[in-house]
Amino acid sequence: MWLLLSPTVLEAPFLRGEPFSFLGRKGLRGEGFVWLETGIGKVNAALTLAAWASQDSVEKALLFGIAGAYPGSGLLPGDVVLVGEEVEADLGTQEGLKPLGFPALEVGGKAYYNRFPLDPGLTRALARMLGLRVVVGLTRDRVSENPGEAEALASRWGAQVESMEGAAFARACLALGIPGVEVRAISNPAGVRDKGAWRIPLAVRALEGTLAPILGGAFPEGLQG
Ligand SMILES: O=C(O)c1cccc(C(=O)CC[C@H]2O[C@@H](n3cnc4c(=O)[nH]cnc43)[C@H](O)[C@@H]2O)c1
Repeated sequence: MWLLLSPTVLEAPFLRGEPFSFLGRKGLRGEGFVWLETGIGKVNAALTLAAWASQDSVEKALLFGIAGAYPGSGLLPGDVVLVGEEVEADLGTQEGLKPLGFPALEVGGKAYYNRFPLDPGLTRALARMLGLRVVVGLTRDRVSENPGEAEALASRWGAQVESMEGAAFARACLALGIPGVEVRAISNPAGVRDKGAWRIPLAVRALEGTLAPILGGAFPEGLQG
């Protein structure tokens, strides 16, 4: 059973199931999955996963949504990627959390500061099955507002895509011991606010095509990659 999450219902129009409400947002109980709308931003993503996991065991979780592509990533609107590692870039100083001396998370004897891996086995298995590129995602509660800001972030942290939830989801999965993976479809060039450059419907259609084999049960239960 998958726990699927997306920031908005606009990213999940292709899902079918029994509707319910969770934390005041939408949810669906489908065949082989539960989907939750988390709301935009880091806190919403983390609290939705944690609140659900507090009431129901979660075998594996998949966060999906649209994202911006950084300059130099080679990614275009409609491209779909798996995020193998997330950077929480608005945590600590401009250089991250390490200068403050306190890790964001300690689990399994490892201290995490600004970089949080998604589940490597599950990510590898999905990458093989779906033929997807694995990239580094960057997360802030803010969005890049000009190409210069986007370029600086991408260069500083070695990231290819930008979102507002990924690192929070990855950190929550690590903290809760939930195997988590993240699928993002590119909707826009990061740092470009002109919505004329955005291709949200194209990105959502790409999400539908990418998730279809998983929703169709093509991803055998228990396969960890
Ligand atoms: O108005 C703007 O300039 C603007 C810039 C970036 C994103 C937004 C949104 O309202 C979408 C936020 C929503 O979608 C994800 N997303 C999509 N593209 C980006 C991006 O370039 N940078 C950050 N987040 C992005 C995000 O995860 C949210 O769920 C508006």
